[in-house]
Amino acid sequence: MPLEESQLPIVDLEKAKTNPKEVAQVVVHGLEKIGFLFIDNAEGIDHEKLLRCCKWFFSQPPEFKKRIMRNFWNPENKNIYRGYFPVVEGEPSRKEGFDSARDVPPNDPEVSAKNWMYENTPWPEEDGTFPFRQTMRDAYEAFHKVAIRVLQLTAIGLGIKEDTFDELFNNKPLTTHRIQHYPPWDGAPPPNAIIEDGKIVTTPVHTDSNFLTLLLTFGFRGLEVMMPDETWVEIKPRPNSIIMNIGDVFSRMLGGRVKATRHRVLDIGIDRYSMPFFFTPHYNADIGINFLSKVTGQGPDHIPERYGPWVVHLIKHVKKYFEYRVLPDIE
Ligand SMILES: O=C(O)CCC(=O)C(=O)O
Ligand SMILES: [Fe+2]
Repeated sequence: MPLEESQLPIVDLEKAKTNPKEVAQVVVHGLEKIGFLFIDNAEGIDHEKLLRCCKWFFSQPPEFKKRIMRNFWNPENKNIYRGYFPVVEGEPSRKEGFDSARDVPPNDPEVSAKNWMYENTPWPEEDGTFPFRQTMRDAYEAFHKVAIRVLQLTAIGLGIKEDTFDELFNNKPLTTHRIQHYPPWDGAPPPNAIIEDGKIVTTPVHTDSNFLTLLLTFGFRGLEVMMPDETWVEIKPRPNSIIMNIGDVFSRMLGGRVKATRHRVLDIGIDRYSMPFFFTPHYNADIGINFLSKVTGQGPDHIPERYGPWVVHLIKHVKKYFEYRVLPDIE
């Protein structure tokens, strides 16, 4: 299908089984030009069930959410990084969400007790009407496999060893698996949510800070992406497809060769749900610049840099997300 019709390049993981080189070209070209792709035929991702999972969670009463709310909003709770975050009135980002991760075993010798990035997920109580924890955990592992496969295709397309990127995620990835709910504005939106042409955002323009993101939008409209010609394009939902985009970490490692593209979410006037899987390296992964020089032995010097300290500095002192800048230093 030409790009005009599909809007984003389509990576077919079924086709990649028999034609990896051809699909690898689509991946690399898409990431270099737009930084956003559709991924078709991913195994183990049941969109309809995952939408039910979101709806089950967000329809729970306030007390349920309060018990797993981050300490920033509920000082009775210990969790500072994983768990539930509420809608914050007056903010242009209008959403509530729940962040989960792949839990590490208690007292893991490789994880410092001070390292809140490895905080275990405060899973909510279940009422027997929906298997929330199991569904989220299964989806996490399915998304993880999809992300690894796409990175293997990226490596093939870049002409480096297929498993080059695997190591960054092998050992305790810091991926955040999030569900989010955007309730419609209750009354007039704050002035900072109103953008050009009177459009209203529920997520202001941003790039993702992680390595790459896989996103389910369940057929909801509202996601807009900045195209290479600097125009905003609303991504039309593609049934049963995953949207993928590059985050700051990967873009920086490759000197901007793959794009961390700006995007935003517009208010669609009804409840909206989405599920981003913020694929993230492990704490000690080397995400230093000129990564390809490290692999090929050619080009400008690679400068090693560990992911954990780099990202803590970024979210606390550069991006200054209000709920993260209060987090303690780890080292
Ligand atoms: O909800 C969406 O469609 C996208 C949200 C997003 O860009 C994000 O959470 O980083
Ligand atoms: Fe995003």
